Amino acid sequence: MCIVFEELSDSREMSRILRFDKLKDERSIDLKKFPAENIRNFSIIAHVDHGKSTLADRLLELTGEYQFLCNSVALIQSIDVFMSPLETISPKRDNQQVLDKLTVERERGITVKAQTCSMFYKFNEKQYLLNLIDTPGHVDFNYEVSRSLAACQGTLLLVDASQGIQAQTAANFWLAFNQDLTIIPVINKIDLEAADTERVINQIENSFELDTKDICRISAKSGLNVEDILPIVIEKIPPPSGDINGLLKAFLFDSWYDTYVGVICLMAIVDGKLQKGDKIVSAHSNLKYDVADIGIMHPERFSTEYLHAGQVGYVILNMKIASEAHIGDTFYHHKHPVDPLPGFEPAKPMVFAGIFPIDANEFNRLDESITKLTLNDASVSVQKETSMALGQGWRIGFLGTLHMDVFRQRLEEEYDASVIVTQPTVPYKIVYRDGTSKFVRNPSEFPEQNEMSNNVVQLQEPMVMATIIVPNEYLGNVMDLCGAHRGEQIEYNSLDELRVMMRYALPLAEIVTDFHDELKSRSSGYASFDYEDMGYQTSDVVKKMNVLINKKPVDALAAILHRSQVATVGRDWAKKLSDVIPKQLYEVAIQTAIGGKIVARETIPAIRKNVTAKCYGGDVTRKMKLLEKQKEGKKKMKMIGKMNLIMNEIDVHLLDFN
Ligand SMILES: Nc1nc2c(ncn2[C@@H]2O[C@H](COP(=O)(O)OP(=O)(O)OP(=O)(O)O)[C@@H](O)[C@H]2O)c(=O)[nH]1
Repeated sequence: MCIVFEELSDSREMSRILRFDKLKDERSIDLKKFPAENIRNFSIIAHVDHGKSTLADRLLELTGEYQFLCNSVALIQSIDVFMSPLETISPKRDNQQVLDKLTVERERGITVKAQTCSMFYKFNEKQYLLNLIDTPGHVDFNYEVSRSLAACQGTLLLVDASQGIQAQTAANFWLAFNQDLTIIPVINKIDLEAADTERVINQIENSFELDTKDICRISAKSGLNVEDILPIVIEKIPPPSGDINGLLKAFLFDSWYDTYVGVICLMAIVDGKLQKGDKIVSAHSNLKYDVADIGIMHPERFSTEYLHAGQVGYVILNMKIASEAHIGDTFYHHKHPVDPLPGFEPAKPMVFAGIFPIDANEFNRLDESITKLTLNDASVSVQKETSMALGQGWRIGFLGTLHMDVFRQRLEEEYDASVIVTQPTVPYKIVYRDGTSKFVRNPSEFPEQNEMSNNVVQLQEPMVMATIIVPNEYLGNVMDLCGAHRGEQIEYNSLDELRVMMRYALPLAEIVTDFHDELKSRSSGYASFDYEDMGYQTSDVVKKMNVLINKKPVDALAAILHRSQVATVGRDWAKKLSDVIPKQLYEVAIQTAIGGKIVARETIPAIRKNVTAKCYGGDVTRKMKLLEKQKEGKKKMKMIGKMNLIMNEIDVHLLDFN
């Protein structure tokens, strides 16, 4: 019986209770009824904003009529939208993007963490279990895309009908192609006036040689033609292979930390069966675990107590910390070891920045927040660091600058923290005369000039291979930009009569600051960009620039720069600092220097009188205004050259020098 809850809508609380009772009655998804031939594991890949999450929502909605229940009261309360009990999500919700769960994801409209959801769908009188894995679209999170793909047999390659193939469409296509997945192209946003479906189909044929005869043309937003997709998924994507009666081989492809139950692992069962109470062993660490709970994401956790070969779901083991869940690990039944499946290289942080509490008293609280946040994000590396100017803090490594921004935003929003983030830097490799080498992730560890000349034989910097797609009319601008950033063109191809696809070898350091913004502004937003790691290359042209205030170096302002940038950046920084540091009772000299050589100098003359002195005992409003102005100056300081430094820290520092 299906209870029509809308009739009870005047009493939402009551309906929640009823729904939960009903949910308990119907908690009987029998996964044993789904042999591999009735299962499809697939993902959606696309360039950022081409509509993956919107399409995922539509598919969840569409499968609603065959749905069992979500099992979480928390979900019902948190989404605060009334849902009929037999739907995965209710069609009444407008583009809520259920799979984009993190607050930052909803706010920025980007997917950061890949999410998985199981759906039930009837086709040709047969029930299918479809496991959809949503993947992030931004370049910093490519690592999540590859590991999500490892749990799939096929993927929907979604392309925006107005924008056509973009850099990440191409990069994601190659990731899926190299993993031998069945790739089904889908054209989205056909409702847009600017849609040019036929041109995009031609691009797909020319660039990827995919069959576009029966290509789906959809609007994920309105739901138009979305119903055509699942039958194609079932017909074209092969079921997972695997031996249900074989020894257990479970592949761990994602994990996250939950405050209540600890680490939750997402696993694809490659061979055999896994059930609640089983004892399993990690091939990576040899540690033994009990399966405390097991089930599918629906879209929240739904306990089924069982999974078998071909199925994908969550497994809760008694793991206490996220690093125990090694992505790419194989688990087997205790006493029945198997050869591990090929794993993954761990994600490598490539962009490092200092993070400091604005208020030093907040250090312990911030330490706790950072620990909690990193429990959920194994790709972040954390090390304590002390700066003369900014006090105690951390040096944190991220996958890229967006990752860094998302981390800072989560600290501020989810943990109510106020932080200073210093200029990001990439890891340089220093090779010494005695044959040893080390990675430098902080300008303060970079050898000074004399050590460089005496002990260092080679300096290496990380390189990336960038894919850039740009309309012909902006080609010159983009080539100039890449040239100015030490880029070397490796490949040049016409995508069609309107656009060009280029490959450039670029130093990572050149793209971690404002490269992406500049690329967008020089191409009026039309160029797209993606990159992959290319290893290290010798670069003896990088220097450490110090900022001196009254002849004393300010450690937090040091930067590692290419020789060609030193003069411009040196002048720029000296000027910017002189604009934002308020006058003091003494003269303030701001210098930028490479070793002993001064690059630029600005002087702030001493203040003649105390700004507020003449108001003493008099005009309070004016005094307030002056103080307000000073505050403005402090705010401005937060923005210097993308370094979020605050003024009062420098004030304190200046006092130290006099
Ligand atoms: N007009 C129109 N807009 C759409 C369609 N599909 C998605 N959108 C809009 O496009 C924007 C991006 O959609 P998302 O689903 O967030 O894109 P995404 O690919 O998941 O983005 P990332 O997770 O950041 O990679 C949103 O504003 C959607 O409402 C469509 O078919 N037509």
